[in-house]
Amino acid sequence: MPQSENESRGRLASLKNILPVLRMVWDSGPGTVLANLVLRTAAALVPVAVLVVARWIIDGVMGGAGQGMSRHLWGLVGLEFALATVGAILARAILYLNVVLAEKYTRHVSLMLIDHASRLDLATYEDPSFHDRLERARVQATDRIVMVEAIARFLQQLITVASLCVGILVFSPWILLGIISCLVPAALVEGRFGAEFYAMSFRHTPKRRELDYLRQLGASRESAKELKIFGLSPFLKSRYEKLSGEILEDVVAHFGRAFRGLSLLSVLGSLGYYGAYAFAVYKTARGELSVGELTFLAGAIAAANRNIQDMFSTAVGVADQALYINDMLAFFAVKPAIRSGPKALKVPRPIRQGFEFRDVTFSYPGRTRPVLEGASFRLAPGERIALIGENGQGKTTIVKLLMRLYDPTSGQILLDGVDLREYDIDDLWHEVGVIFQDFARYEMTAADNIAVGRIERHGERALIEEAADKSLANMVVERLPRGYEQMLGRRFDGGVDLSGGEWQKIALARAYMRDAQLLVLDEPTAALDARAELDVFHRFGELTAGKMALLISHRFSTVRMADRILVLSQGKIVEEGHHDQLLASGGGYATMYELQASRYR
Ligand SMILES: Nc1ncnc2c1ncn2[C@@H]1O[C@H](COP(=O)(O)OP(=O)(O)OP(=O)(O)O)[C@@H](O)[C@H]1O
Repeated sequence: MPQSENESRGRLASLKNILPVLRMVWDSGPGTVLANLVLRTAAALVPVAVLVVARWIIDGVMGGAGQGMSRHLWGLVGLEFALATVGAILARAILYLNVVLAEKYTRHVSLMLIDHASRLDLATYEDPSFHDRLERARVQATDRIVMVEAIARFLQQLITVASLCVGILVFSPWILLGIISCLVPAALVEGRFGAEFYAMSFRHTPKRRELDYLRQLGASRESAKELKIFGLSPFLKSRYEKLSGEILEDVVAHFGRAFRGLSLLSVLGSLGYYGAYAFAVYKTARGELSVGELTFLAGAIAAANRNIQDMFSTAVGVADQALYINDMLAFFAVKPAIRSGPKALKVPRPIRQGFEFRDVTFSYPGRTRPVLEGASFRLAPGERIALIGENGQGKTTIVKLLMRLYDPTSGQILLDGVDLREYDIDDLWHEVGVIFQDFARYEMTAADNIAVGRIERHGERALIEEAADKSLANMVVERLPRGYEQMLGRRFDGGVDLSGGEWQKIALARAYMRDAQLLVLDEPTAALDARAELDVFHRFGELTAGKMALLISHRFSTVRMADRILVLSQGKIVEEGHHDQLLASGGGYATMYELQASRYR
């Protein structure tokens, strides 16, 4: 099938997107939408009314030429003035309402976007094509109000055109037919170019994503140090120039084609207008129309011509926008696969048997090589285990599976003997306090940064301070000029950045915010100095007494404190036991330990 045919089909199919969008617009502010419609309908009828009154005035003047200004004429002039004033006020009011509606719509869709994004599976985010779609959806959430405005404008133009057409039709159907048939080809061609432009923009998304990344990388605080020292700027610039040059070339070529095609057709449009005008002049000259009627027709033909052209381009615009909306609606249509079942169980309190990985195999979506291959281990109540293994062996993956951010490809994860999938997922997250290696650094206050661990209680300062005491974040906060109210990060005015270790203590406090039955810390002390690490673990030992804990660490000083150590290698747990047992057995653990210890001798 030729590409353009495909594109036109896509364009037609996308018109069905208008309805869900109209629904979103309606939901974002029914009152504003209604007011907008009423005002637009009134404004749409103003042009024809002005022309009708103008015709009466001219025929009145011609009929009574030389007899002075009658009351009737004064009345008509007053009416025309009133109509023009109402038209101007309506236009302004519509403008204001549009701004309000745009704000409401953007707010409504952005909230929907945040809400929906938070429900999606983590795996969804790791698919690059989803990224492109999310990117486009994010832009559409704020940009596509143009479409809403265009639909409303289209309706207004439609009513204006219909009223003008009725006016013209009264005098001659041929004039109307002439105008319309000269304008249709241009509208169709414009539509085709619109679809082409969309297809081109679609192809550009991955490139634009990379450009965004390069722009960010080239001018961000995080990368500034390395950019300078490694002299990366010229490299980034040349990559940027190459990619953006490719896009520019496409865009220029597209608009060149569109310009050539459409300028010829606009000549045809002018021909329609002047043909109709000449016909009306001819009829007036023959005495078949009055001068007032000629004035009305000339005005109506010009206005209809302009409005029909505008209407077609607005319609093409709406169809274009509808194509773009595809991505936003597609984004909203993505459903999470990992959800709580209809009869989801509550996580037992207390947990009696603990967690069990039973022969778990797992591959990331789109990857063929499994990360875990028959991994089995138990985590009993009250037990603190440490998970170790070389880089990339799958330690963090085990945590993600334990939290049901992914489900195993085969095998089972059990909690108190029941498959994890049977439990309510929110309840599971509630019962586990987890701090990932790549924890988020929120550009919010110190208090909020800790409160995110249990956001529903973010107003409880005592709870936040208690968590900070436990993780030693209190010492970090004490040194901040504004204490718990200190804005962290540098994005906002007055923000203060923290060192890696300080951020880590803040993040650690999040885990203590929860009254969780299992604490999972993935490399919780990697950025801490030796003394801080010792302190943190000393406390961790006390604070997790009687609870389950899973620690991931490359530091043996940390690991050796665990009740049991699991060594992960080649997708399996290959050794397990206490530090001394594992050392004595002389296996992989002993080798790794020796390797690290020898550096200190
Ligand atoms: N989202 C993902 N998609 C595809 N592959 C992934 C993803 N996350 C991790 N991997 C791959 O899975 C393997 C295990 O990663 P994981 O982060 O679990 O290792 P780890 O043992 O925690 O490593 P480290 O000690 O470096 O933190 C790695 O080979 C990694 O490249």
